[in-house]
Amino acid sequence: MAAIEATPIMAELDSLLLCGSSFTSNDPTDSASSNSTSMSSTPPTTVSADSMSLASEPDHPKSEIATASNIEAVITVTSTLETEIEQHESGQQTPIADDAIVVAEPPPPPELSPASRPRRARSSLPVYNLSKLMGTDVHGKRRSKGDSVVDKRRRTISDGTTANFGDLDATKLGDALAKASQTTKIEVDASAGRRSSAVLNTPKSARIAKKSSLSPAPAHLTRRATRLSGASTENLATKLSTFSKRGKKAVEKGVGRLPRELLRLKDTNEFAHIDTRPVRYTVWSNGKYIEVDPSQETPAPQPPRKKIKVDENAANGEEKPAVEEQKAAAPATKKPRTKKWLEKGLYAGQEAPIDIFKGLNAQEKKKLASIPELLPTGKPNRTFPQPMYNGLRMLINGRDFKLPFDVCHPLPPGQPKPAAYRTMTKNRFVGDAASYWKKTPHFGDFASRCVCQPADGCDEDCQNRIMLYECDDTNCNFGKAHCQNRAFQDLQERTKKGGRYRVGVEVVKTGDRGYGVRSNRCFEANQIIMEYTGEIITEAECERRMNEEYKDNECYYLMSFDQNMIIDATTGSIARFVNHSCSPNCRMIKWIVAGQPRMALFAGDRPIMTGEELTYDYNFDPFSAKNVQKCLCGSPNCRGVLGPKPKEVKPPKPAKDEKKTKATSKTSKVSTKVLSKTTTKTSVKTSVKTSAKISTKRKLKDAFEFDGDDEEEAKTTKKRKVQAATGLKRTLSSASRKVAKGAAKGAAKSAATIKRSVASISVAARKKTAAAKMTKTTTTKATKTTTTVRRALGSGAAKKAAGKKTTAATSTKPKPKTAVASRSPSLTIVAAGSPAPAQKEAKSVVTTPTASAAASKKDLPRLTMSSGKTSSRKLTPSRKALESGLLAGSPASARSAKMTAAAKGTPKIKLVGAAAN
Ligand SMILES: C[S@@+](CC[C@H](N)C(=O)[O-])C[C@H]1O[C@@H](n2cnc3c(N)ncnc32)[C@H](O)[C@@H]1O
Repeated sequence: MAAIEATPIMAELDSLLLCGSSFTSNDPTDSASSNSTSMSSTPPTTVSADSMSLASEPDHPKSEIATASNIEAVITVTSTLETEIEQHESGQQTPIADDAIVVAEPPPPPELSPASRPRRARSSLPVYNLSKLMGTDVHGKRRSKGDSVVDKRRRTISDGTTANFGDLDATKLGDALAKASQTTKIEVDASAGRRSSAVLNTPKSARIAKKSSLSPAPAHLTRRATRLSGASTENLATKLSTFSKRGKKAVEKGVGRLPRELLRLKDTNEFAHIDTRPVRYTVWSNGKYIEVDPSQETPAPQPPRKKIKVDENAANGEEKPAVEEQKAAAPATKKPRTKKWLEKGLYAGQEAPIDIFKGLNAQEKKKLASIPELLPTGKPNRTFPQPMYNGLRMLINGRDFKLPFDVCHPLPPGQPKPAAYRTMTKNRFVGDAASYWKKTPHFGDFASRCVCQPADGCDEDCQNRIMLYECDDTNCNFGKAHCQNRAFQDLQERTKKGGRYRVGVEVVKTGDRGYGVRSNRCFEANQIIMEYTGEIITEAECERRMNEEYKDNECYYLMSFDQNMIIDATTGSIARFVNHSCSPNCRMIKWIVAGQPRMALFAGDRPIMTGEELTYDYNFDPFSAKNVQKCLCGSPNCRGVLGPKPKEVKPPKPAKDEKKTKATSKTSKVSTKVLSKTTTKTSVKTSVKTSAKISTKRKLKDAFEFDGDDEEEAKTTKKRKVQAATGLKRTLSSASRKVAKGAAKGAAKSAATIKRSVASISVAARKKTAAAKMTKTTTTKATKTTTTVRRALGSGAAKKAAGKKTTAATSTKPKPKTAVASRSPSLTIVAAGSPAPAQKEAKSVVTTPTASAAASKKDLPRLTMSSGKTSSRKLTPSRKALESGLLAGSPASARSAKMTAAAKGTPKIKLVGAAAN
């Protein structure tokens, strides 16, 4: 803020002080600072001089003495204006804090020096009625004269920007100002309604003055000054607080008129603080508004026009040539950009194959022919153009699809893991098993190849498939590309690289059944899932382990395998963790792969979704009521216990039938007759009948069960089964019963021990004493029983095996020919837990390895209890089923039957069971 040399003139006009009692003292000692202070601290009054004069009129008659000529107005204009002008010049923006104040003070009394007069005294000086002094009071009120102030923008000193001279006559005021300007060096161009700074006597001020004289004050400056003086809107209380006591009284008297004064302005935009047009300084002279020449006003800056329209330019004749020049100079108008689409991409040039079957193998052609939607229509298929070959193949074959299981079925963190155990991906012989194992028990079965055509792809009609032989180069006429009967090879390829998805299964902790296995991916119906591998041990070794190594175990992972040997999966694959269910979704099936038996878990008749727990029916033989375990599978048809197959839970027959059954089962001869009546004339069954004469009754009854056509006999058998199962005491084979009934107590114990040894899984309570009491004698008896069984099954080789001297390990001795029979497909069938589908249904499942197995399950007898020594098997397919396989399922018989049927032009024999029928 610039200091203004106003002290002397202020002293003169002290008496004319209208307001601002806080105006700085006139003490020359602090003139500069006091001025500065006053300018900054003293707000401009909101009370117009006019009103003030009116208010003070009655109280201050002395004011009438004063005349305009005596007034030497000291106009103190704050440095606001000057500063703004300077800023406008220099482009700087410095804070401007003070307002323009025009103060007219009466000349001080001669006796009082302005410097010595106390401020209090000064502030109490009377306020002069300027209108009277100026002689304008005769005009009366403006409103009464019809003046309208609606459209007049009135800036008063209360607005802080303009020196509102109230009723001062412009001429007189101009004289006074001219006089004052000699001292203050500040001009007020009242006639023009503008102020001009005569500027201090400095080059800068001269420059400013020159500029301001040449051009009117910029509008923005004007506006700026107005706004900066906005402190004028301070309320009256603030103003009054600055007055002295007398001043306050004077104002308070005039307050009553304030509303009236304000009422004049209430309908103005200004009153409502609405700025509708650039603010201009207005000057009121003699109570009238002085129009400002608009030409002298700086036009408000127009916002830059963004674009000049061509039409407007055309309308303007002067600018037209220029526009045309611009047009000519401008480049040609760009065409609108059009999006370019790639019509062909990576596979451009590959046209849809004319021969749609080209490149497809036989099976794919066959499938394609069955999908009319994919057959060629004559038009190139552009909706599925690339890669058309693989795309077509994919459409035909489909592919496994699975969302990442981590997304869909994440296991909660912190899953418990089973205790460390050794895994084994291949079966391994342990102990004597290797020496007893016949290297080529099934090898002779591969003497002939399947008779499939390439187009068949070794589907459900493949005899290898029917016999549960996996095709390979030795027994199949086609390579893998055309053969679909290579499940174990597929499994090996799938899991070779590892990975959770390829392996497809993982161990999970179930709520009440210990660990279990769930799928990590989807599986098709009958698709191979995982192999059950472990150590192949003899029955003797199994017995030893159970008595010694596993005696404290809660679970056993033993499964009857082949050649009277056992797979101990305690060291093996995770398939051992698969739990039992009475409504399973999987089957445990034994196949012959490259001449060797292998067990694997296959999906059931329906696909398996990701996250499902995998289960199969143990067909569990508890051996003893003590070993019966409660089943917690939770399926609607749960049998309640981990017991044998559903056959035994069927409703019992009426009493008559039961009696008849009992009568029928009394002698083997009767049974044989029944058998001869009801069974077909197959050589297999003939052998059964022959052998049945020397077998036990139980065996014959079991043999009847092979015949699915003999309903009555089957019911009879079922009845007996039900009785046995209801008691849950001993679901023993006939051989075991015989031992239990007729043989010595020790023999029974021995048989029981043998059963348990093979029985396998999760025998909750073990008979330690029975195993310990096993004697050579009882073992021999049991062996004899076994021998008898094998004779009854018609295996000539069994005689040789039985004739051999037996020991405790005799029961584990491999029996070459019987072993061939013991690998029977029925094993897989019985092991399968889900209900067997009709054979026709199995056909519809086509191309999956286990489809035929499912069909064979239907046709083959489903026997639960074994009749021989090895009936002690629990988890595996029952002995009897094995025997049925032996009877009806030998590869030779099946092949011969198939060949015969083929020679007769009849449909191929599908299953071994069909032969049995
Ligand atoms: C081969 S193990 C299966 C894996 C076993 N859950 C584990 O944790 O190791 C068989 C045992 O699992 C249990 N188990 C399997 N399925 C069952 C079921 N449906 N109900 C009750 N227990 C079952 C029984 O204790 C049975 O002896």
